Amino acid sequence: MTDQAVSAASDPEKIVEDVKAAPRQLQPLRRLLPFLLRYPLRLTLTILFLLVSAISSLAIPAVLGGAIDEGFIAQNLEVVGQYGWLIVGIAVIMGVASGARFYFISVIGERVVADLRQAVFAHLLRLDARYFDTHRVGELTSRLNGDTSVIRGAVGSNLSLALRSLVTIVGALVMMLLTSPLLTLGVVVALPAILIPVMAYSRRLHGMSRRTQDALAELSAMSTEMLGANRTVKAFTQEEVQSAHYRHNSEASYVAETRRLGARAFLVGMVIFLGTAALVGLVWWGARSVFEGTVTAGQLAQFLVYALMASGALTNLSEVLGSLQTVAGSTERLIEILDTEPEIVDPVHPVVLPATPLGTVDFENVSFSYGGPGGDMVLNGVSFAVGKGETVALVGPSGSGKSTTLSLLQRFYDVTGGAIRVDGVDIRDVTMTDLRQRFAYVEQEPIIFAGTIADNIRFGKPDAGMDEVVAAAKAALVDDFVADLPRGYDTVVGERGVMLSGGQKQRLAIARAILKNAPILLLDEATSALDAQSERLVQLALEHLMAGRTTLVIAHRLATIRDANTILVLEGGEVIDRGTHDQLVAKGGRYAELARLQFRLAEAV
Ligand SMILES: Nc1ncnc2c1ncn2[C@@H]1O[C@H](COP(=O)(O)OP(=O)(O)OP(=O)(O)O)[C@@H](O)[C@H]1O
Repeated sequence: MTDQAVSAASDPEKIVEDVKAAPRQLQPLRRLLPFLLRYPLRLTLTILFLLVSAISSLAIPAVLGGAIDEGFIAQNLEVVGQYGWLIVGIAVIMGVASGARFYFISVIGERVVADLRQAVFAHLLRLDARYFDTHRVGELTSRLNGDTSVIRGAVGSNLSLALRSLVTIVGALVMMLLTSPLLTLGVVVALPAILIPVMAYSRRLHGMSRRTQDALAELSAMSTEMLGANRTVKAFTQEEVQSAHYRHNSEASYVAETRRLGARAFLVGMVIFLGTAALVGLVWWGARSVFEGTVTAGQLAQFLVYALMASGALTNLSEVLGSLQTVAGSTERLIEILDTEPEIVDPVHPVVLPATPLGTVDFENVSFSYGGPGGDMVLNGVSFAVGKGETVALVGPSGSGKSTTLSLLQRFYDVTGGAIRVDGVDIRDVTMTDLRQRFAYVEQEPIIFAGTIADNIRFGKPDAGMDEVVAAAKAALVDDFVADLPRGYDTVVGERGVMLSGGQKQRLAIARAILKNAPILLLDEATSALDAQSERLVQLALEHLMAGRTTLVIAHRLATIRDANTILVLEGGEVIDRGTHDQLVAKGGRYAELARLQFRLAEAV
């Protein structure tokens, strides 16, 4: 966790202040619309069932009014019975339509959330390295999982309720107008007195929702980071300290959420009170009208049921509005990801790399800064060429720009000045897929995924057959230890390969690179020393991998350096010397000095 993140997260007052901050609107929800509109048939069916269920429920009070005036008041039981059957018939239609409406809208909710989640995940993988330099993975996974769950929980059922309530309010108002224009006029005059404070207050809730989601994401980011680093936490006996940090942040999120709930509870209470008070007034005024003979008893009953339906719908709407604020907050956080465009994109008219790979690499006067043109230069005027099948070793003190060189070659970042060419073509002129197919990358700390050994080897070529997997595993000397595992290649290696030794992980990564069979090998040799036996196996596996390939290696091993065609000595982002190991040692100077310090070759210089 960065210092900035710690201080921002560990200040409950700040989060609470943020929660109190300016209100926001439901606008982000509009961005869900394109996802909804992808399913026109289901939407049409939903609206159809919605209208049928609303119209049938609105018909019941009208029938009731008739039953009172023509049946009860006229004391005609037969008419009451007929009206009764009519209501039962309407209830059947209403039941079927309501069930179907609920089903379709819930399914649409699920569909939209699944689409949204998939779109965000795919988009995240497209974003470039710079985005991940500035965003925490735990925070992003919280958006991907937590925020989509919030939307999932709300879109289906809440949308259903909101639509039903809206239609009910409009329908009930129309029916009220038809029943008694005079009484309706009274309601319409009184309505703003209820609606205006409710609307004004509910706007506050959105800002609060967004802040509580942010506070939760911060918690998720912290837990992902600390659980992933649980061995480091234990080794530095930081369990208590980190738990306290977590508790602190969790309390802040609790306070923020309580504030939001309090505001929401107030909103619900306000709506119930205002609605009931208005109803009492209506009953009093309605009774006066019946006594004066301007409306019948049946019309008043009918009117009151409509008014009750409208006020019930209004209450529902206020609750939905409260939770829609949460959904709007979550949607906003997801849309933010979807709206982030990668800085590094494929060219509009890409050049295709030669079908038969040459395997050459050229750096021409390359300069680079992580902060863009105005920032500190990490590479400055770097030029070198690697011919087909050659091995070039990059050496230099920590921070001299070795890893940056390999990142630029794979176009994780674009150069600030100069050009990089692969097989004679500027890498900005080819598609990233075409470019990256040309490289096999073996990282210093190889990433092992939680699947099986075979899945891990197949990572760069998912359709490879088992025979290819085994051949690569044999060449990388993985086969030996796999034979001893109970489930062979189907053994699950645990997250980040926790069940494997350092040397085994490296050989597994080498097998993955062998299977990819790319013409250019990018190798970041491990600095941590393995025991002699492991070291020998990894070395042998590497020799198999390097055979016949152009290799660019960040070198830490004497054997690699000795075999390299050229060694580039980097310092402060510049190539300060180049030549073979023997030439550079004979020259004395920086390389010999560096070699003594950096490599495991004290005996050699
Ligand atoms: N993602 C990044 N954002 C900003 N600066 C970075 C980033 N990665 C590296 N740097 C900076 O760029 C410089 C060169 O780093 P680089 O990792 O290329 O060096 P290196 O020679 O590979 O070092 P080492 O041998 O320690 O891995 C360093 O000053 C480093 O702090």
